[in-house]
Amino acid sequence: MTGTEKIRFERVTKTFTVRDTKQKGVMQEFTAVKDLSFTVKEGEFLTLVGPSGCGKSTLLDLLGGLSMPTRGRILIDGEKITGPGLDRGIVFQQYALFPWKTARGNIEFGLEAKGVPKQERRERAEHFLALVGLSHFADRYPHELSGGMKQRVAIARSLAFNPDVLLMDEPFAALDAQTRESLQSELLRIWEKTKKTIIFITHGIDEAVYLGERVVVLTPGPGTVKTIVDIPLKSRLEDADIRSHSDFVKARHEVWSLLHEHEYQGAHI
Ligand SMILES: Nc1ncnc2c1ncn2[C@@H]1O[C@H](COP(=O)(O)OP(=O)(O)OP(=O)(O)O)[C@@H](O)[C@H]1O
Repeated sequence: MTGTEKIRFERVTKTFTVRDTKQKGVMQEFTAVKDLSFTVKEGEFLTLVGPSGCGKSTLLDLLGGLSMPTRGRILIDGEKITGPGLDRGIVFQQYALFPWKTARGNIEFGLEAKGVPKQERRERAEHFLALVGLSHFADRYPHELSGGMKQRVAIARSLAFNPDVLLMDEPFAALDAQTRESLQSELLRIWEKTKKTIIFITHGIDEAVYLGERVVVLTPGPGTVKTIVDIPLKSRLEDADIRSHSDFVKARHEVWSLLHEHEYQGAHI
């Protein structure tokens, strides 16, 4: 891997204390992610796929500094993560917008809390609303926006803080297929413009291959890195039907096979 290293996972393990379902009053350790190691370079678009419950959201919480590893450590620019920070913006599946604020108000609100002066808040909000194609919807309230538009506002809000790293936890999962596809290409366009490091979690193999320069395939829980697949696609935005391209189909098949491998182990097929 060439380029400056931005993020490093070093043998990260996360355990939770959970109730023993068989013995009343007994607690036990549950390992959600185990010995996870990988690096992300500056400006990279990395996607993570894995079966349900393999620890994808746990991993993102750790990166966001919302929880701490039980063992191992996570470094950003060589510094250990010790809590949340404005260097990392998070976009969740649910938009988490304030319903009583307009699209513009939702973006400005966080900036106000950060002490950004009024005029600059307005300018930044306008800039990022334009970037996500919502200039004409600045004065609309969340209930007046479609799911795709709400997610665009959530992305604009994260970008307005100018984070180094954008963490995305299945941000398009709740959207219909067509809206999802158009937001995927929009996100690629935004990434090309802003050069952010993006870590994107998804259930979708197509989505992972379309967006990621590399795809981290996780094992079933406890989640650990199974393989990292390089996706050698160059013209994602120039080729409107890139998903039919043989390189795309090949990469998709590779990720699919890795995710389904365990289902066929021992099967005589
Ligand atoms: N706070 C917690 N306490 C106990 N167990 C937890 C906690 N958070 C997550 N887990 C467990 O850790 C495992 C990983 O959960 P996580 O939500 O990270 O998986 P995921 O890969 O994001 O799942 P999905 O794809 O279904 O969203 C699950 O078995 C879950 O039950």
